[in-house]
Amino acid sequence: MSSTGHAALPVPALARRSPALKGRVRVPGDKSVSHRSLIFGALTIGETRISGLLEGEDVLNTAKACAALGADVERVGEGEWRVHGLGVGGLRAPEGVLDFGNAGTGSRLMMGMVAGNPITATFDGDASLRRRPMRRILDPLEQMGVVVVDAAEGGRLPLTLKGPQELVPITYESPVASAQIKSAVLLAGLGAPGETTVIEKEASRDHTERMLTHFGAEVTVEPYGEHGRKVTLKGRPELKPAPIHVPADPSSAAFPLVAALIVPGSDVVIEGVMTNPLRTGLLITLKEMGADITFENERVEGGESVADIRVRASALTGVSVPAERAPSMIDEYPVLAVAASFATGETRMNGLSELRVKESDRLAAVADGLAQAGVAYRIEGDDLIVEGTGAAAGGGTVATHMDHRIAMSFLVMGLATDTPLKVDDISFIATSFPTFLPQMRGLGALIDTEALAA
Ligand SMILES: O=C(O)C1=C[C@@H](OP(=O)(O)O)[C@@H](O)[C@H](O)C1
Ligand SMILES: C=C(OP(=O)(O)O)C(=O)O
Repeated sequence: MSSTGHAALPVPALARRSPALKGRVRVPGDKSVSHRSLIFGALTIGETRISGLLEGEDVLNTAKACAALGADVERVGEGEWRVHGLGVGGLRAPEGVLDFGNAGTGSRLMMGMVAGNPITATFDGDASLRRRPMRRILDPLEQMGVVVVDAAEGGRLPLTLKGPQELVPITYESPVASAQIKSAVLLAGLGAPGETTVIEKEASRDHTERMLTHFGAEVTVEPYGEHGRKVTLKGRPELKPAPIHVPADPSSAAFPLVAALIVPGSDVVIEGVMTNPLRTGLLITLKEMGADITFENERVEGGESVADIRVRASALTGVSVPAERAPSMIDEYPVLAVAASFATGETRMNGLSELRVKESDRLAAVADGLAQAGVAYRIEGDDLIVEGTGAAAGGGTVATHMDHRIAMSFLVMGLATDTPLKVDDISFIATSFPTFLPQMRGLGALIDTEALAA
């Protein structure tokens, strides 16, 4: 096992044409909310109780990093955690390197968290995370007074940050719609006197803003332009512990959901899925494509809207997905490309430049995967066009490039291809959806691993 827990050797898997998927499933807790609940818990004085925490490798690395900064982080049951925080500005210098494994969210948010403390900390991760851009976080943090003591080429990991005695609050217009950039600046802003403002031209997921309010900080959110937002935080609040219930992750729900759409005769309910409007781009798109998706038992849980999502196999038609929808479904494009392969006609996904800087270059990885499955596609600039015919041949081997979403997307695809589809390494699925295999098999999915691992 590597330091972050997944097997050092690749674990291949083969997905086969499956009988109709049936049943109910509750996918694990939302990854974005899980990271944030630990981070905010560590910034309050007193005990925060978390239920439904995603116990995937990415989040477990955040838990370890919070503990290394002096918070008392304890697992008390399945998905049940307790965090005793140190208050804004109260973090201690960690003894070793903070290893975030595969996680962009954990590493970037915690750079902002550390910034408001006069301490030095080194951030590192696996080969995938070391390739990802961190300048987008370092730029605003430097404006606030943080010193980048050391960094790999281009400001990448491993890197060392030193928080100043006194942070400077800023107004930052983010060059990309990224909740990670917004959250890092706001987390740093907690430690700055006065108001810190982040402007984004397109609204990204708002879990940080919601959680700041939940823990007692003063946050105002105003519309900005046609699709954007301006978020302002009053610095140096005393955050108060508050219980968190983590709803099921819509980005994980996307896999059984698309599987049920493309495997003929399927009828599946995915329970308690977060339906925050800044996360529902995939559902909107699939409905436009003709998907039979209904929300049942809609309710509010822990401050987020949730629903049981019923999905039945459907004949899909290609659509054009507007670029401004990307932030609300940024992690769902790989699996949308799978759904688009089984649709009739072209599906055009516009404005996917951010996909190039995820755990892998997802635009390239999806394109290669489609080619392995015999699906026709074109890339025009930052747009991906899938030429759906209602069926896909399968037969090839998909390279996952240390990317959980590529692995899960193409395993889903293989459940409906004419011949089986192989995926070269499924070990990274544990970063976000550790129960993927048993839960998909529980619905009837045919996915083999053992025979291939020999
Ligand atoms: O803030 C978050 O929790 C996340 C934001 C998104 O990244 P970007 O901020 O880079 O768009 C998303 O891809 C990631 O999985 C989770
Ligand atoms: C992009 C993702 O995560 P992160 O940026 O946290 O690595 C993801 O989960 O698809």
